[in-house]
Amino acid sequence: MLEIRGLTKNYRKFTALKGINLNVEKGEIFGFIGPNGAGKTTTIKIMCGLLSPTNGEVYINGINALKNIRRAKEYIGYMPDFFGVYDNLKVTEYLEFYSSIYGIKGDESKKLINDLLELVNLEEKADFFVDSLSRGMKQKLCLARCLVNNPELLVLDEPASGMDPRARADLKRILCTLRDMGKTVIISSHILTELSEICTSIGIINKGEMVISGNVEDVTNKVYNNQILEIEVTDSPDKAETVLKEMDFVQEINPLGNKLEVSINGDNEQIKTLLKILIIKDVPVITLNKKTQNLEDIFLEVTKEA
Ligand SMILES: Nc1ncnc2c1ncn2[C@@H]1O[C@H](COP(=O)(O)OP(=O)(O)OP(=O)(O)O)[C@@H](O)[C@H]1O
Repeated sequence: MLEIRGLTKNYRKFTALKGINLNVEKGEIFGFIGPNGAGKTTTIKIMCGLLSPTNGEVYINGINALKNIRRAKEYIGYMPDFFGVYDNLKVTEYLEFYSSIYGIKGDESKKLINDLLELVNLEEKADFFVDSLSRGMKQKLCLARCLVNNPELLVLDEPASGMDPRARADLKRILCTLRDMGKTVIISSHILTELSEICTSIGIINKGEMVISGNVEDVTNKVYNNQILEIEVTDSPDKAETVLKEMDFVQEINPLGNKLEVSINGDNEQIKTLLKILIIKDVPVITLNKKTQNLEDIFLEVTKEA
């Protein structure tokens, strides 16, 4: 759905992007993560045709977005990090205005607006002035506005900023619905924990460079060569510990009652071997879980100064 190749951007002498490469497949929710000033907004503005790059290529659904901006824009719904809403309009009037831009009028527009307000949970505010909405509500309205033309690719720049926990939970739900509708979503944030449960893939940008990208599990594995497993036994945790210690890929064991947190150096092959050995040695295992690393940890690890 989105392919970026060798994207660079100079602001006079300052190089904000240093050759970014990125691939986001259709249907993914891609978390674009980086600290302040890393280059997220610059990348997003270029991919949405709002800023020219110094070098590089951007393809949206196979269309060269730098050469055919108009065609590429048909696929994009863009939610900026700062946006203006027209204060003297009511919520429905605001959405009517945007749907009219796309030639959607009358009953079709009414139905669309009802559906969008339901999606973002603002039905009760339909007749309120935009001005009277809270910041989080304005952001949800802005998200609804981005969906007016039914875009395949949604690019959301810091949509969660300024939202309270309830609004964030709402945003998560909306994003999951959009994913189920087959949309591709790119969402930037430095609030990492907000993204960890919904993103299917992530890219971490730091000082204009894409430090790492891929599906969440792959990125986790690349950052941490070891994985953490949680193994539960019905009894004899000591025996489990003794057996685990004999495996050369087991690095650390942390017993917690009938549960053991085990750090291993390896992938699914080692996990299969580990389980097989535990069962052969009659260790009464009842559960084995891979503990997912928190995105926050990954982010701190990847962006830490050398
Ligand atoms: N118009 C501009 N002129 C000069 N420098 C700019 C301009 N816009 C951005 N920059 C610089 O480029 C770098 C990347 O900025 P950008 O806004 O893309 O970062 P970001 O990752 O979106 O940051 P934040 O999370 O704070 O929004 C920063 O160092 C910023 O100061």
